[in-house]
Amino acid sequence: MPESQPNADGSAAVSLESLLAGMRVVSLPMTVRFRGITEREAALLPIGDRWVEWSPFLEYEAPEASRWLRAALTTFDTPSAPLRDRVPVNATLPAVPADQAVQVLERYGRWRTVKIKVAERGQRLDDDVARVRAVRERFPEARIRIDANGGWDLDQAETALRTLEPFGLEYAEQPVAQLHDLVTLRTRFDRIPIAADESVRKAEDPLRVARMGAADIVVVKVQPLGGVSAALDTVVASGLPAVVSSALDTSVGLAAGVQLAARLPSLDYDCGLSTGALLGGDVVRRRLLPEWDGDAAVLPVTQPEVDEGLLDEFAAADERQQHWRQRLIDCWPLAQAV
Ligand SMILES: O=C(O)CCC(=O)C1=CC=C[C@@H](O)[C@@H]1C(=O)O
Ligand SMILES: [Mg+2]
Repeated sequence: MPESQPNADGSAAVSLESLLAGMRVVSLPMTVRFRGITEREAALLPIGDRWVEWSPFLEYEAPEASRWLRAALTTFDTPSAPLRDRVPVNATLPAVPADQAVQVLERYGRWRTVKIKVAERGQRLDDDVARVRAVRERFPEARIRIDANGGWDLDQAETALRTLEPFGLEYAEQPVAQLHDLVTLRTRFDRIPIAADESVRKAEDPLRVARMGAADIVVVKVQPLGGVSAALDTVVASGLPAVVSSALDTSVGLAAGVQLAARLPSLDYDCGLSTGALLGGDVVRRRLLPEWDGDAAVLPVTQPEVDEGLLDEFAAADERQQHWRQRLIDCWPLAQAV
């Protein structure tokens, strides 16, 4: 693989040709359905003698996927020294039936905080209540947060939050999709803090949430926000507490999330970076999986080493490799421009 030096702005001095020549696409089985998928496709790109992750979700068009590419190309642009050597993380519970909740959470080992998915398409509020109740009954001390992915309208959100409040929620993530609805919801019901995720990571201006007073907390993800530096800038400029969360990445992408979390001026909440536990395979041997440190489940600040044997083992079909090559060609010029 060719050696390369980073550009002055920290982005990697690589050519499209070298990325196309070295790119490897993997398809990792998931241990439980999450976000409607059971296989996670991810591209690993060679930069010098290291690998970076580029894994925009399959339905994303080039404008959005190119911001994720920008993040990949700036992976080694770490803006400042880490302030901590490990970060506390939460377990993440997909919208499984209530009677499976405890069993799915066992994959995470011991944890103190859990994010429970709610408002899944095709389900009802009763399903969410049953799932949250099952977790609360089994883990009376747990910090529980929910994530609706904008799946409720304003009235549904207000009803849902009032119904779920007795279970004791740390915060509710993206209960409604629209920014102005977040603002209204906070005026109608202010007993549960609101976190913004999609309103930050999919917005043209990720700081509008803070300016409009639409949330108490920002959820930040490295790939959608264009890299560790860009995400850190967003957090600092927002002036809000931040939760670093994964994009269902491999351990390579998770490590970038940990790098970001390690640099946040303050870390008030456990981070959504233990989703490695939802993957049935990975591209590194020493996977980034949560470990209990006596107080919290944590991930270490490390640079995991990609194992090329695993890139072979989980290699996506030729047709998928081809698909990602075209995607890279389409996104490349946009990634230079953003
Ligand atoms: O934050 C977490 O606990 C885990 C990550 C997580 O929930 C997500 C990862 C990837 C895609 C998203 O739909 C989802 C989220 O909405 O935050
Ligand atoms: Mg979310």
